[in-house]
Amino acid sequence: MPGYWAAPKAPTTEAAANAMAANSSRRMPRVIIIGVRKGGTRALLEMLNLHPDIEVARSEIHFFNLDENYERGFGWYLAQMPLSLPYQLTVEKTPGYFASPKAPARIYDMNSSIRLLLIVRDPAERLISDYTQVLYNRKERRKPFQSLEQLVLRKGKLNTNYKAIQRSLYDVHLTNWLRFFSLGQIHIVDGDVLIQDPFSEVEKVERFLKLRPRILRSNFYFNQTKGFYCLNTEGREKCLDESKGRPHPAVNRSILRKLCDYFSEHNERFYKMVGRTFSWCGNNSRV
Ligand SMILES: Nc1ncnc2c1ncn2[C@@H]1O[C@H](COP(=O)(O)OS(=O)(=O)O)[C@@H](OP(=O)(O)O)[C@H]1O
Repeated sequence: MPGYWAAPKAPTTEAAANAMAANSSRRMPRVIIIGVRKGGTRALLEMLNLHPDIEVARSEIHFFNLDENYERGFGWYLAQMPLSLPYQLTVEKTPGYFASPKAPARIYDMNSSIRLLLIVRDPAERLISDYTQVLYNRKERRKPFQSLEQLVLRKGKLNTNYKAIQRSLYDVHLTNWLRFFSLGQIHIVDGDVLIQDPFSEVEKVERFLKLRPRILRSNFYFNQTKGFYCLNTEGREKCLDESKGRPHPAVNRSILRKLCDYFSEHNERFYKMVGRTFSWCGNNSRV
């Protein structure tokens, strides 16, 4: 049974431990994974954490998107960061930042030259994943729940006010970020590829962050039981927890078609903004 991806990086000798303690402190993030929600942000964070020059904040901080946290100030934010060494990059991930209208300006005010990682995924698949998470949470708490069809359709028409639809309009949200940051500061990770071939996407992030190439293809192995890639570090196998990679409910094809039709214009706009295309709602996608 593999463990979960949470092992802190431990020094191997006493001298190394002492040197580490002397230099280690909490540092502001120089890289933020801003979203998208259900794009594969946790997998990306944990994969990057394999790198010796990266330290990650384990929990989502929700500093720039939630007023009550932002009002606690930068001292509070810093206290949420992991201990790191001077040469290491601190990375935090909060998928809620991407669709937050306030987050871009606030992050810019903190550090206008910060590097941002945005992991995107087929918007219809993302929506279903978003719905599935809420469904599981409600079932667990024995709360009533609606079918995806009930939420997505109103009188036979697409309910475009549904939050999960809104969150899949990547062009709309990215426009807010490009008011503050250049595209060169934002690296887009293909979340669908991250599922199929994680190493290829992580390698690109290493290059974007100008890190020494330290993550290896052999750090990833496909776990048949999990149905996803898991990590292999120093002989230890680790998978994401059971809330990641849940089976999705079957969705009626006509609804998927409606969603894809609605998303297609937004997708095209997003492709133009980022200067590349993705095979969303196409032949290669599950949708
Ligand atoms: N290696 C690996 N293992 C497990 N899951 C993986 C992996 N790589 C990507 N994913 C996909 O990540 C999806 C969850 O995305 P997030 O971590 O961004 O979700 S969240 O917004 O933080 O709740 C999650 O969505 P669901 O499949 O709907 O659970 C996964 O499809």
